[in-house]
Order: sequence, then C-alpha cells, then structure tokens
Amino acid sequence: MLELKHIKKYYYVGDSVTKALDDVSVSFRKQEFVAILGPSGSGKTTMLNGIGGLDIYDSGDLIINGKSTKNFSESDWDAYRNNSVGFIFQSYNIIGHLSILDNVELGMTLSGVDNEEKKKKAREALERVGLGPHINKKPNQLSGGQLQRVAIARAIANDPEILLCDEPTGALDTETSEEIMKLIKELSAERLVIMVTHNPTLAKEYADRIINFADGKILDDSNPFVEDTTKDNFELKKTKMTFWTALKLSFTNLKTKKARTALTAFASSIGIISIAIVLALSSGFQKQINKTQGNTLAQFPVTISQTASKQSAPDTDKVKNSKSKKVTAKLSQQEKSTHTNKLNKKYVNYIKNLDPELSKNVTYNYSTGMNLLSKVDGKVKTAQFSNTNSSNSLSGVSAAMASSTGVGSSVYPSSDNNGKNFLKKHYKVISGSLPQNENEVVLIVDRDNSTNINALKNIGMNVKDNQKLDFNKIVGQEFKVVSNNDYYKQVTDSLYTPNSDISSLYNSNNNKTLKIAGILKVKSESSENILSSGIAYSDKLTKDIVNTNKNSDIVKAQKNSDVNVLTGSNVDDTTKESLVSYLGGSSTPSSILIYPSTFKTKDKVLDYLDKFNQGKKESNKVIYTDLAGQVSSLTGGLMDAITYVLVAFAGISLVTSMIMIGIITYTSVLERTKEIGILKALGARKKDVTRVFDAETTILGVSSGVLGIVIAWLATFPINAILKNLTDLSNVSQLNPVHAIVLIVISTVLTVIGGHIPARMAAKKDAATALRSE
Ligand SMILES: Nc1ncnc2c1ncn2[C@@H]1O[C@H](COP(=O)(O)OP(=O)(O)OP(=O)(O)O)[C@@H](O)[C@H]1O
Repeated sequence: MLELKHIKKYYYVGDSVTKALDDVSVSFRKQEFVAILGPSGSGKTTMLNGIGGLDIYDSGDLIINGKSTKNFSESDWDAYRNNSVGFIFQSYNIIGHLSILDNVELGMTLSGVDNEEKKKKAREALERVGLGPHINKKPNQLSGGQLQRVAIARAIANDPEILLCDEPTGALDTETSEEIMKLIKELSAERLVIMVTHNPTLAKEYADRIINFADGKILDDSNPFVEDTTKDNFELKKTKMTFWTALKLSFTNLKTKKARTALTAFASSIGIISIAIVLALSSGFQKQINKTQGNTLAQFPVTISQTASKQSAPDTDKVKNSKSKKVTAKLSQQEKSTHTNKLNKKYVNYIKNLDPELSKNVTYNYSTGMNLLSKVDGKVKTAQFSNTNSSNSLSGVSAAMASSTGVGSSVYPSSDNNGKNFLKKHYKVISGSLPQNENEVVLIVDRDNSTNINALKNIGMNVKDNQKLDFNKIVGQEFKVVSNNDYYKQVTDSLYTPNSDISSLYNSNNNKTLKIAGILKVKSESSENILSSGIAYSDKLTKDIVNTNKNSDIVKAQKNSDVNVLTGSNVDDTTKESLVSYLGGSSTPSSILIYPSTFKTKDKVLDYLDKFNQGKKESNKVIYTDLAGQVSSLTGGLMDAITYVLVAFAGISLVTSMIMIGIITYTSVLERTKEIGILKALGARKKDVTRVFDAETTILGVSSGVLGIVIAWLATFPINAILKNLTDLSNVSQLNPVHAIVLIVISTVLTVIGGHIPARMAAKKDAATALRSE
C-alpha cells in the first residue's frame, strides 16, 4: 500500500544540520494500525508529514499503491492529501469560525463534492464518532474530546485509505484518550492508520504494529512488511475550490470579526468618501458655472447694432495753446469713435450661415412700428408693445429704437423652435402657455409678479401704480395689426395721417390677429434683464410686418420725399432713414443679437464675426459689442485645476487606505496561518488559499466602496444645506451614479491588489510549517 524508500529529510538552520529523517525505509499494509514511538525530536512528525504529503522529502521515494511520487506535481500532492489521506492532530486544528458541520465538510468542499452528498457524508461521519446530538454546536461549545472527535469525523468524512494521527490523545485525559483510541482502532479495521504517540501503553494496547524511532532512524519494527506486488493502479482526483466557496469561507470568517471588519471597511472607505465628495462638488460647481455662463450670455448677447462705438484709445495729447486767429471745427471724441455698421443683406446672410452649434439663438430686431389696435372694455384703442410712457414720447420711433440696444430687449429669437426653447430656459409659465407661433406674444413679469406699468398702459389697460390685475384679464387679450395701406390715409400729395376711424379699421379682414398667450416669470435672479418686463414677441413677427409694409404707399412716399410724411417738417438723411425703417420700409435689421451657448462657443462666434472684417475697409467693417466678454474671466479651466488638485489629495488617501488593507490582510494571514495549514492538509491548492484571501479582500473592497459611496451620498445633504446657506446656490453637490459605480470598482480593485500580495505569501506557506505555528 505505502512504501518509504531511503527517505531523507534534513533541516538546515544556520550552520547546523538536523537529520529529521535519515534514510528511512519502511512499508505499510493496506489495513493495519501502526504506532510510531520515539523520544521528542526523533523525527516522528516529520515522517508522518512526509507520508501525508504535507512536507516533501529531500531524497528517496514514497511509493503509493505502486506509484512513485518522485515526479508528483504540486497539484498531485494536493489531490493526494485531499482524497487519500486523513489527518488527526494533537491540537485538533478545528477552524473556529466555521460550524462543526462546515469543518467536517471542508475537505469535500475543496474537492467539489456536491452539496447534498457532502452534507450526508458529514452527518454520517459525525454520527459515527458519536457527535450526532452535538451537530448544531459551535466549536467553542465543545470539550477537548469532542473537538478531537470532530477532527476524526473530518479526517474520515471523505473515506480516505490512510489515516495519519499525530499524538491524537496528547491533549486529553486518560478516560477520553481511551475512548478516542477505541474509535481510531475501530476505524483501522477499514484502512491503514499510522499514529505517532509518546504513550507506549496506549500503543501496546491498541496498535497492531509498533515502530520505534530515534534520531531520524527506525530502531525496530514489531511487524515488518515487505511490499511484494508493484501494481500501478493509483488514481488521484484533482481538487478544485470555486471562488464561491472561497467567498463563503471568507464571509463566515469576517462575520466572526464583525466590529473589526466594519472598522476596516470604514477606514478604507475614507479615500473613496473624499474622492466621491470632491467629484460630487466639482461636477456640481461645473454645472453651476455652465448655468451661470449660459445665463450671463443670454443677458449679454453679442450685439451688432447699426451704430457701435470703436474701442479707440482716448486722446491723451495735451491741448496746446493756439495763437491762431481762426477757429478749428473738430469732431467730438465720442462722435469720432462712433462707427456705423452696414447691416445689409450680405451681412445678415453671413450671420445666417453661423454654425447652429455655436448659437441656437439669434435675434433680428427691426425698428418698425406695428400699427396695433386692441379692444378694451368694448372700446377700440391704439396700442403699442413698448415700455415707454407714450404720453411723453412724440412718436413711436424712439420707442422702437430703444429696443435695439441689446440689453433688456422685448424681442426674443424665433430661431430655436419658435423661441419656445429660449423662453423655457429662462422663464416659467405662470398663466396661459408658451407662444406657439409668431402671432402669439407673452407678458414678462419679474419674480414679484410685477411688470412695467407703461407696458400695460400701452396695451390699453387703465392701471395705476401698484394696482393688481387678474391673470385672465391679460392672457387671451387680442390685438389687430393693421397694414400701412389701411392705417394711413393720404391727405395731400406728400402728407399722410393715421386713419381716425379705428373701430372700422379694427374689424377689417385684412388685419393680422395677435394674442397674449401667457404670462412668463423669470426663473432666477440671473435670468432678469434677458427680456425687459412687459410684452415680448418673436423677431419673426416684426419681420412679417416689415414684409407686409415694405412696399406700402406711405413707405414709397417717405422714400421719395425730403419731408416727414406724417408731420410735413423737413428731415435730414439719417432721420429719413429711421422714418422709413419705422414705417417698415427697411428689410435689414436695426440690430442683431447672438446668444452663444457657452463661453467657449462665444469665442468661436467672435472669431466668425472677426473673419467678416478681414481685409475690409474701415468703413465697411462691422463692429460688435461683447458685454459678456467682461465677465468671462471666470472659466471652467480654473474649476478643472481645482478639481485635479483635490482629486490628487483624495487619491493620496485612497492609496493610504489601500496600504492599510494590505497591512490588515497581512495580519490576517499571520493570524490565520494555522488555518492555511489545515486547508492545505485537507488538500487545498495554493490557488485556493490565495482565493480565500482574495475573496476576503474582495468583500472588504466592495463593502468599503459601497460604504464610502453611501456616506458620501449622505454627506451631500448637509454639504448642500451649508452651501445653500453660505452661497445661495442650491444642490451644488451631486453624486454622479457613474462616478459612484466607478469608485466602487476602483475601491475593490485597489483593495484586492493591496491584499493579493499577502495572499500570495500565505499561499506559499509550507503546510507543515503552517501547522506547527501557534
Ligand atoms: N521547519 C523546521 N526547521 C528546522 N528544523 C526542524 C523543522 N521541523 C522540524 N525540525 C527538526 O527536526 C527534528 C524532528 O522533528 P519532529 O517534529 O519530526 O520530531 P518529533 O519526533 O515529532 O518530536 P515530538 O515528539 O516532540 O513532536 C527536530 O529536531 C526538529 O527540531
């Protein structure tokens, strides 16, 4: 069955050599109870470990069922230990954190025996050793004798051919020793039992054969055996432990150290917490910056109006005293820096070709009057979409001109979904709805629901300061837009006057009907001033009106006349041009407003505008005003830099926690050296041992990652509350779910890496040395 041929095992410590086994040759029968006796240090345990494959001999050969083990690989030894040998130790070697049943099942767990069979065999073994009634107890609830019985049950559960016992009764009292010996004797009826003992009486009483050992040599053998047949029919079933088993093993181990595990997970989650918070804050800040940028740009669009001021350096020359007798005519500094932009068709087309990615919203303002009529309380009145006090202004011209400055315009761009997207971004509907087309206008109110009184007066409302109006008095109000040909009557050849019969004008079928679709309120402080409070309308509406009126009689008359066709007074060229424009005779806009989406795209928009001016004469250049440029110093770049620095700091704490995990795993390895020995004695491969520790660090990594994310997420609430208090910004800290998942993965990977090295060290531990450790 088992034959040792000239086995040598020397230990070298410093200069001294211990010959633990010195040329030992012996054979064992398939079934017998062999006792090995000998003084302490004579090499008995070394031989037993050698036979069991826990310790590999230096030279000689161990022959199992006729098969030489000289060329055994590591996995062959693992398999041999797992399915051919059962070990019983003096110190029981029961794994404390596993249940009795789990301990007994461990060998079968390692060899992948299916669950049901494993349970059945383990129960049978426990019943056989007389532990049936104690099956549900924990190891720490058993006596020494009972623990040794668990060890015996574990050794025989897989029905091995060889049972190796290293002083099985060494730690037990006489009575219990007798019981254990009887049990072992009983088991020897079915297999080869080799027992190391110091007790000659027990040996004589129970063993069939006694071998005396001294100084690594066999002194005498009471019943020697010579192996006759050399049959080679020995087969090994390879062991394999699944990662799932490893996880279960680690999990039960961690469960026994709940407080420590929780503390470890918390400590190592600190790195994750800090990174998660930094990321949550920085992405929140970035969002805020983008929002502020968008709003700032909406407030201060790039403005191109008919007159712009050149950014010329002020004249710093000292005025010299002149002795001349003449007066010099001189342009004022302000007039010198005034530039007239030619917003002709070519330029408008150039703007129309602007990449829509850069700006979705472009407003074209036309300084045209509208000839509006509205019926209030059954009476037809003239109306205006304007915030100027109409009783003070001489004509609508100045009011219409006022809307061309850019800031606080009443015209919104129709370019992006009829203006709906633009309005939705900055306003919320408090009554009615968003305008569906250019024939619907809206009333813009401030956050306190107030609006310009003139705007209300100009649409026919008879209101006093601070008077309150119902929403439904405003929403739904209709206006008629009368064409120039209907609105103006020719009085003489060159004079026109508005038709005074406004009631019949109101009912004319030629009119276009406008309606107040809704009342909109600014969303936030930063949205104020985007459109001035009062009536706001789409630039498409004014464009339509221009199209209707550009060839009207009055426009033609005004174009051909040097007097104001409405008043008869003389006009210069500039005033004439404004009059034509007011009457709807000019199809080029009085100003263009471009709302870029971000500061980055704004730079590209400016580049595009600059390109138009390249190589052009000074007078043909179009000069724009970039009010937002003055605010643009705060860019995302700064935020990025801050985030990098913070993430770097947080990363350091992550690395620190990884090192800590490494140290903890290493301590755990030291602590569990014995367990590693037991696992190996039961046939665990190196890989399996590594797995057990990898599984442990995986559990730790995942839990510290999840814990870190949960804590960071919980922290966002107080952080947001504090930031809201300090800065009035709400919901700054927002944990991105993608970041959360990535961080959990990073935590797991780093922890597993940190723990893998000690795990490998654990796996490399020699089984016999591991078992000797206390
Ligand atoms: N890992 C080791 N390194 C160095 N020497 C060792 C090692 N293991 C065992 N030895 C030595 O080998 C010799 C035999 O040891 P072994 O444990 O086999 O003796 P033993 O007969 O079982 O003793 P005991 O009855 O006291 O258990 C001893 O001198 C011991 O010091």
